[in-house]
Amino acid sequence: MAVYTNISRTDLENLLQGIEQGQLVDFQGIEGGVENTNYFVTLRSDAGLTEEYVLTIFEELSQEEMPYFVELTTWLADRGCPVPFPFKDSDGIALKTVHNRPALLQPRLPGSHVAALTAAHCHQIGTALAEFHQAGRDFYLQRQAHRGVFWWRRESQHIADKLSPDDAALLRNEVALFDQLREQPWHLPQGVIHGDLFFDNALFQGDQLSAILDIYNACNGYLLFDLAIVANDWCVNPDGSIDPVRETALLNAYAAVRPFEENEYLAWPQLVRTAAMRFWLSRLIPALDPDSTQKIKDPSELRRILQYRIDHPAKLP
Ligand SMILES: Nc1ncnc2c1ncn2[C@@H]1O[C@H](COP(=O)(O)OP(=O)(O)O)[C@@H](O)[C@H]1O
Ligand SMILES: N[C@@H](CCOP(=O)(O)O)C(=O)O
Repeated sequence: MAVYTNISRTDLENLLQGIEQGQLVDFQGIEGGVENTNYFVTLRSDAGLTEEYVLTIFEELSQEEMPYFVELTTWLADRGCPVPFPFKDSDGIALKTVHNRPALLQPRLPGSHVAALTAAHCHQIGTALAEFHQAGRDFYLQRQAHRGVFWWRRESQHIADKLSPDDAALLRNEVALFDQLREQPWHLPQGVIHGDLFFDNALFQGDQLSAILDIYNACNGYLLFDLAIVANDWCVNPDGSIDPVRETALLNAYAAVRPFEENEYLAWPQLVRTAAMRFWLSRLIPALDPDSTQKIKDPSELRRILQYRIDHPAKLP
């Protein structure tokens, strides 16, 4: 269970002071999640109604990094994206502190995780991601990815001697290929990207997408890289191959909202590889660190996807 910071009832009551959503009834740590601590929180309003909330305690992000996310989630929600945005206290302050960590109270959005992904789910996330990109277009703050190009250049070197020679070479090559892509005069569309829209970061109510969660990798980047992250997770088969039916549904739905630019067709085969490499690396680091306290996700899943993307170059429709 990913609850890294344990809090008491008193901690929570202190944090809730000034946020006029109601009195604390109950709270419970949430299983799942990798990076942050999350609690479901039940509050009773003055009218006697109970409502569910989520308290997120940020384990890696600093207080200084938080205003970007407070502003971004509020901006996106105002423009119709189904993202949770934090409640403010009577002084207009959303960002709280508990056990010296930043914390936010947000609505618990409805829906549940999907067990078996279909083309219909992929169609919906394609539409929602393109709408997310459109909604973020004029957002006024900038953020560089904390696990972006500078990070993977550095970290791929740090772990190289813990890998087999083949894996180290593969990683090095993918890092170099992305550097080459960045040097092309392609002017790929950039903007606010989610950065981690795996299917466990979305909720569905019946067949309808109801929430996009875990916005805390959001940053400025290539919009198509964000779509590549989604394609590699939402359209993958257990053996690491890509299901063309789900991928076509995803890409067509996305393009119906934001049509692809000519140069994006050239960039796509490499960006799906880079996206696989980024998450292979972020899974390798804790898996190879005997002192890591992070929940371990299997790096070989992403290694298989990367290999598939190399062996079967991807194409935009
Ligand atoms: N606002 C929310 N509404 C409903 N469920 C949520 C909300 N925030 C988090 N959750 C639940 O908590 C889980 C873990 O949250 P997540 O943000 O993905 O954590 P982590 O950053 O640690 O990966 C989600 O998969 C979801 O089930
Ligand atoms: N969705 C990721 C987990 C989050 O990645 P992070 O590197 O940003 O913590 C995965 O499944 O690997």
